[in-house]
Amino acid sequence: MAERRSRSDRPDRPDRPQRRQRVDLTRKIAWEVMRAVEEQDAYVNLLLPALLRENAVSGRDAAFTTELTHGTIRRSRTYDAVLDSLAPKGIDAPVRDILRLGTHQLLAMRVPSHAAVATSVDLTRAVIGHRPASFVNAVLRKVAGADLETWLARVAPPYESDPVGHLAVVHAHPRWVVEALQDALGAQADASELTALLEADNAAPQVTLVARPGVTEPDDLAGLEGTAGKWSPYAFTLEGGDPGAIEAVREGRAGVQDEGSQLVAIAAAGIPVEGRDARWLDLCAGPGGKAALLGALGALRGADLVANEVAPHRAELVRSAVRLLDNTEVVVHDGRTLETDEPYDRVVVDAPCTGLGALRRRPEARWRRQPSDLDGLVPLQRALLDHALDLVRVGGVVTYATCSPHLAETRGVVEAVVGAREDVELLDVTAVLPGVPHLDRSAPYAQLWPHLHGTDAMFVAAVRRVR
Ligand SMILES: C[S@@+](CC[C@H](N)C(=O)[O-])C[C@H]1O[C@@H](n2cnc3c(N)ncnc32)[C@H](O)[C@@H]1O
Repeated sequence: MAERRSRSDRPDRPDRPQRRQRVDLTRKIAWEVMRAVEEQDAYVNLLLPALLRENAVSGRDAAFTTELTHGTIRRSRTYDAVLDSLAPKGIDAPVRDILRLGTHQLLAMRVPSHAAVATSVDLTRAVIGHRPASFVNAVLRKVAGADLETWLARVAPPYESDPVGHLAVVHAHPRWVVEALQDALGAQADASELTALLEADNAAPQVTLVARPGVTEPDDLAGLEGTAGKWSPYAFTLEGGDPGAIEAVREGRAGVQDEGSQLVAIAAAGIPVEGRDARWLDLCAGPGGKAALLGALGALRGADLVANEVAPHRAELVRSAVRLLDNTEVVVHDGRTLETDEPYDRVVVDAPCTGLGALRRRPEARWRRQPSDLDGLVPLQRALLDHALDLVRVGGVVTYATCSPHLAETRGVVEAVVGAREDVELLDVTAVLPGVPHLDRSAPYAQLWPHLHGTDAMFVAAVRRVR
């Protein structure tokens, strides 16, 4: 006689269709994004909007899904500390992602406990199967038993014995990133400043537009709700809404660009060169935000820009960004070996970097980046800066920038390259950023910060070729 299998013995399978209808689409999309981040190295900023469009999720539901996905991924390792304390025998990755999502709703989103738990259980049944549903239910009920502060006090190491470990759990950053940011802030920064920076990384940035000079029309941004930039005359920060719906953005007269990135382009165009100022080069241009502003500024002054990018698909993005500029040519080369018959007057090296200065924009980046990434990036950054100095004429200037404050990628690169050459001198780049507060004006470099400037943590240095 065939043995009757109990419910729990049945092989796990997704739930029946009529049950699946109960699954909340917003949470299912968030879970799918998390799985793709883990299994396929997906980028949240590309995948999530595509899934929202595909599933016709818009308005408040899209905003909820975005906050749920971004917030959960940003704080995922903190939530893991809570979950691991409740399930020390281990949690399968797909179930863990459901638990992380439920934990974010319970501890950070003010979703009522019963809704956070019930939707997580439904999601488990629909996408994994019946068996883990009761486990999810039990764990999340325990999570709901305390608030975030209480949980952090339970699971984070004490600040007194392990300050970095404490900050890493409480503010959801890997230890090595906490240490790197502490080093970059410098000895004069106290714990409260580091905390402010870590928390700034956990807040979604507002969308800032750049109105490209010379190509913007007077009423392009009229009627939009927002505020003018603090330091860039071209910046406009939106109250909300979809920038892709703005005609000037769609047509390339304006673009989405952090005010910090605008300041890099403004500094690169503003640092004085001796003599001719007509041939400009952007050595690492993709996807083209700075090239579009530099090209526009160059056009107003009769300069031409060559925008170089090594990756062909990114060079296409540059072509699109600069399509309204007659003075800008896009080329595809390795910037370490690019040749020219005629040296340039200005060169910008916006180097590939860890992106530790833009963590607030990319929820998964902090967990994906590894300290070993620097082993490849730093030599590349040095080679690009060194070659840029070969490509600029005597009296011309190279501006070096990163969207990372990590000292190895910033001062470390500039000092190594400048120190090894006898034909260059470091310039004071802060002199062309007047009015920008919180810059260490005793140093020749500019370092912007999310918690102080509301921008990405862009680093800028300028080097002149003197012989
Ligand atoms: C930080 S991004 C530049 C951002 C860009 N300036 C902007 O504002 O949109 C660095 C770029 O350098 C490119 N890159 C990496 N290695 C390169 C190389 N060897 N030569 C030229 N470009 C390179 C990357 O593909 C990437 O597009």
